[in-house]
Amino acid sequence: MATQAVREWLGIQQFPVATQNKLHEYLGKLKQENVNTLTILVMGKGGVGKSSTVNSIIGERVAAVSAFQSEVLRPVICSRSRAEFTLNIIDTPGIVEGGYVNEQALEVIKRSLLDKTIDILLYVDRLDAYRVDTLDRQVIKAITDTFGKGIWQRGLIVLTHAQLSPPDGLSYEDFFAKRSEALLKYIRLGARIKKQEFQENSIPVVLVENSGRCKTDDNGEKVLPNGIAWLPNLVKTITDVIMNGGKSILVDQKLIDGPNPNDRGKFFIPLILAFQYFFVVKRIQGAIKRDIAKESKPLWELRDMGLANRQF
Ligand SMILES: Nc1nc2c(ncn2[C@@H]2O[C@H](COP(=O)(O)OP(=O)(O)OP(=O)(O)O)[C@@H](O)[C@H]2O)c(=O)[nH]1
Repeated sequence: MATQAVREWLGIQQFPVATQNKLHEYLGKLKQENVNTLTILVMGKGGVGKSSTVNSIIGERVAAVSAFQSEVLRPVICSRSRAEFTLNIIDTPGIVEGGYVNEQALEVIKRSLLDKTIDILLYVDRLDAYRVDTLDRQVIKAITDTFGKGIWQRGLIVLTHAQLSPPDGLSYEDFFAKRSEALLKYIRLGARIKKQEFQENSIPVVLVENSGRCKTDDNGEKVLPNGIAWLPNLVKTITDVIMNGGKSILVDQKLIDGPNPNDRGKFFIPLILAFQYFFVVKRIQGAIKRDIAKESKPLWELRDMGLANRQF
C-alpha cells in the first residue's frame, strides 16, 4: 500500500475557525474515551468521490482526483496527527470493472490492509444517482464478504454531490430521504442483515459536497442546501458511530486467508449433523423398533404372518 509517514495535520488550519473548533471538540470527545487513533476506510464504486472526500476531510490534496476511473489497484493511506490524535484515512480504488465487482481489486485492498485496524467504513456513493441496482447490492455483498458483517456496525454512507437541485416537485429533504431509503435497503440485502437487527442499528447517511464551488455560510463554513455545515456534521457522525459501540475490524492473516468471515462456524455444520444422526436419530429409531417389537399384534396381522395357530 502507498503509505505516507504520519505528518502534522496542517490542513485543518485552512478550515474556517468555526469548523476547526467543532472538529477539535469532536476529536477531543474521542480522546476522552481513550480513542487516540482513528482509521477510516473509504470504499465504493469508481468515480463516486472517494478521493475527493479524503482530500476534503484532510484539507489537503493527498489523493489523486480524476473524472476518469483510476487504474491504480492499491489503496493509499494518509496519516495526520494533531494534539496527540492520529487520523489515518485509507482511500481505495473503485471496485467495479466493466459492470462487475472486481474481485482482484478487493483482494489487493484486503491484502494491503494486513495488520491494520479499521475503525470506520465510509461507503461512498453519489446523491445524484437516481437508482440503485443489483450492482450496488453486489458491491455491498463483496465488502461484507471481505470484512464481515460487523463492518456495517462501524459504517456510514457518504453521499457526494450533495449540492444537487432535486428534480421538479421534490424537496431536497424528500429526495435525500428517498435516496437514503433505497440505498439502506440494498445495504441490508447485500450485507444479509435481518430487518429487525438493521432497524435497531441503522446506518447513518451523511451528505458531502467536495466541489470548490460549495456554498458557505456567514462563518465561512461549507454548507449544503439544507443549511448544514457538512464537514463538522460528517466528523460528528463518525464520533457518534464510534461511541455507539460496534467493534473495529482487525485485518489479520486469518481474515485475509480464511473463509468468508460470515461463514465462520459453518465448518461445524457437518459435525453437528453427524452428532444428531448418531446420538439423536439413531436412539429414537432404536426406541421405536423396541416399542414395535413389544407391541401385541391383532389376530388378523398374526394370521397374515402365518402365526395365527401358534400359542402366545
Ligand atoms: N460537484 C461535485 N463533484 C465531485 C464531488 N466529489 C467528487 N466529484 C468529482 O467527481 C469526479 C470523481 O471524483 P474522485 O474523487 O476521483 O472519485 P473516486 O471515487 O475516488 O474515483 P476512483 O478513484 O476512480 O474510484 C471528479 O471529477 C471530482 O471532481 C462532489 O461532491 N461534488
